[in-house]
Amino acid sequence: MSQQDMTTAPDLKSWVESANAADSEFPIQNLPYGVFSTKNGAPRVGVAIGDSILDLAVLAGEGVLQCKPDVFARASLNDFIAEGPATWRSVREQVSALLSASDQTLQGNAALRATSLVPQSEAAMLLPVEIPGYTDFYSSKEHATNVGSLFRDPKNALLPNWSEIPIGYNGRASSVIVSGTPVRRPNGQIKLPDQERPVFGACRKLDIELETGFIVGVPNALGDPIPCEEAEKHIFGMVLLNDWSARDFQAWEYVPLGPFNAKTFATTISPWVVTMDALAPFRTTQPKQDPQPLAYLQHAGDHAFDIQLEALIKPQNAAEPTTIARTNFKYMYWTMAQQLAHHTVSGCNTRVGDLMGSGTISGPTPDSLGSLLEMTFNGREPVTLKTGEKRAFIEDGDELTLRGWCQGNGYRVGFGPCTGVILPAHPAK
Ligand SMILES: O=C(O)/C=C/C(=O)CC(=O)CC(=O)O
Ligand SMILES: [Ca+2]
Ligand SMILES: [Mg+2]
Repeated sequence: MSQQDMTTAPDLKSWVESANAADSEFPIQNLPYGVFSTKNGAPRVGVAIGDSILDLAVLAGEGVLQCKPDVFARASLNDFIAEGPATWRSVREQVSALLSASDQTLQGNAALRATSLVPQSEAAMLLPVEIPGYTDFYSSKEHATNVGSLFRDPKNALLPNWSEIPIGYNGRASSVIVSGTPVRRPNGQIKLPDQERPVFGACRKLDIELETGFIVGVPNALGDPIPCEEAEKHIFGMVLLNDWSARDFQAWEYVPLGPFNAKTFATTISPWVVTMDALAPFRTTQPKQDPQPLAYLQHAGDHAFDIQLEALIKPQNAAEPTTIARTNFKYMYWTMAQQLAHHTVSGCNTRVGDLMGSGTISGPTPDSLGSLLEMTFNGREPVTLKTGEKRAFIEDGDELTLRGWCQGNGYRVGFGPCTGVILPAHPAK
């Protein structure tokens, strides 16, 4: 689609000037969807453009945007997403035309511009999707090898099932939060090496996991698997995702059923959902898979996406953050299509708005690791920040931010920040 898709043409410009800056995350080629509110307004659906938000509820109400009534005057994207790919496409084309420098409909209507274009600085971003289910995969070979080495056996770091199965676990949807929401340090069980029984207390090894996530747009019915070749058509779009992790709880509790309280306290996502149409020009080849996956996990063509990713940490009183990781989504071994095909192959159904985490995105170099666990070798070799402070794991008051963008020719398609500040734990009793 990308060749003929006028909405992603690199030379397209908007009359919203801030969208044309080379470093804007929200050029006219992006048009991601989010849910926002303002001082006097109820939550509603908008599209990011430069430093502003286009209010789709207003435009649909005025009859300028043709769509089923009311899907945008909502506190989540779910009703819009449920309309399906033909509607996503039609709304994207209409919004692109309305924001294009060559179109006068909105550009030439001062009154409508005033009510439909909201400065991002005056809006609060809300969780964009009501998430019925959250699954987290484990699809970076580098990450799985590094954690296998730290938690288990360096000589057999990658378990034999890893190269055959896009490994995942069922996460906790209720604690998925939008960027900007503070995260309370969790209390839990910690097994100290020199003690026989666990102690109860505040997590001492609080960590990030630099991930992306995708949102299911076209669900499958119970009993009807999604074929791998069809799977991308079921995806509405992508977000950045921080799978906050309590490494000390995790090391004790994960045998044999996997992570539980180590990952249930918070998962932060970025506020804007970047659509697969916007990502299409950045499609690239996934790493070669050896052994060849079983037939139900095979798909021809390119299914990776070139998304540059960063993690930053800013201590409470620091003037600026320190970038602690630079990686790329294209390193992932298992693709989103393979994850969705595997998730549903048993007949498991998905629902509109389901969130699928990629798994921690680590790359091949020491500066491309997606967790502090890996960067610091489980806390043994702390990282040094710009302020001179050291971090083995996250401390109270630290602000952690993920950033992600696709670099086009003269423009970038970004996700907006995925941020959280750590609050001290409640007193442990
Ligand atoms: O290897 C392990 O025991 C656990 C690794 C993880 O922390 C699980 C996880 O969240 C999956 C991922 O992000 O890749
Ligand atoms: Ca994870
Ligand atoms: Mg989580």
